[in-house]
Amino acid sequence: MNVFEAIDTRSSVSALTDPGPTDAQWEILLRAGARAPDHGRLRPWRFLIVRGAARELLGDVFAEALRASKPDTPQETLDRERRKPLRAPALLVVAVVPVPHSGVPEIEQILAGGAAAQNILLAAHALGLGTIWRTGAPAYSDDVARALGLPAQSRIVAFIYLGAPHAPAIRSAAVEPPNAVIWGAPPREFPLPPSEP
Ligand SMILES: Cc1cc2nc3c(=O)[nH]c(=O)nc-3n(C[C@H](O)[C@H](O)[C@H](O)COP(=O)(O)O)c2cc1C
Repeated sequence: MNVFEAIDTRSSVSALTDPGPTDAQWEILLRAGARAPDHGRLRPWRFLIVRGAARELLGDVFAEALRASKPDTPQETLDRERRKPLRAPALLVVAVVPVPHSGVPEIEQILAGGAAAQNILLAAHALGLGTIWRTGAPAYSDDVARALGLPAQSRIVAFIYLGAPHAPAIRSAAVEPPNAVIWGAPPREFPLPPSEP
């Protein structure tokens, strides 16, 4: 699959089942993540693989963080939160630990983490794996970051759920072509017609 095909055919897959990525596939995925553009080559990302029984521990972390932030949460909601990491055989946590005093603004370091996540989605798709990028409250919880062993100031960019697609991906609605303009030029259609010199 070439890169255009991968970009064009990737879609989120929420129904994921065994098997998760093999060790050889993990290596390819992590390498793809680490090839993301990264201002200053700071490599601010951290990748944490969560698979097997560790998903249950992560579920406990999610549920406990929710209970701590909203003590009145009903037990049923906490139980649903606890089951979230079990929705796929494996997860990859993509986090950014901003490098201070590097001259590269934090936003750019977080964007590099997002680019790493997207590289991983595309690489996984090319390997025949299904993925979905999820965030939600756990991504923004200091309790969750701490339980994952991430340093203070870390930002969780993505929980990428990975596995075999259980059902064919539902393609997103057709994306409108981007409404690009040629800045500084008189208004005209884009892309240019083939006859344009
Ligand atoms: C930063 C970010 C956060 C996301 N968080 C969630 C999420 O919490 N739950 C979810 O179902 N999808 C989440 N998504 C996936 C989007 O819902 C999905 O990419 C979008 O619906 C487009 O569908 P597609 O991936 O099939 O093209 C997230 C995507 C991004 C980029």
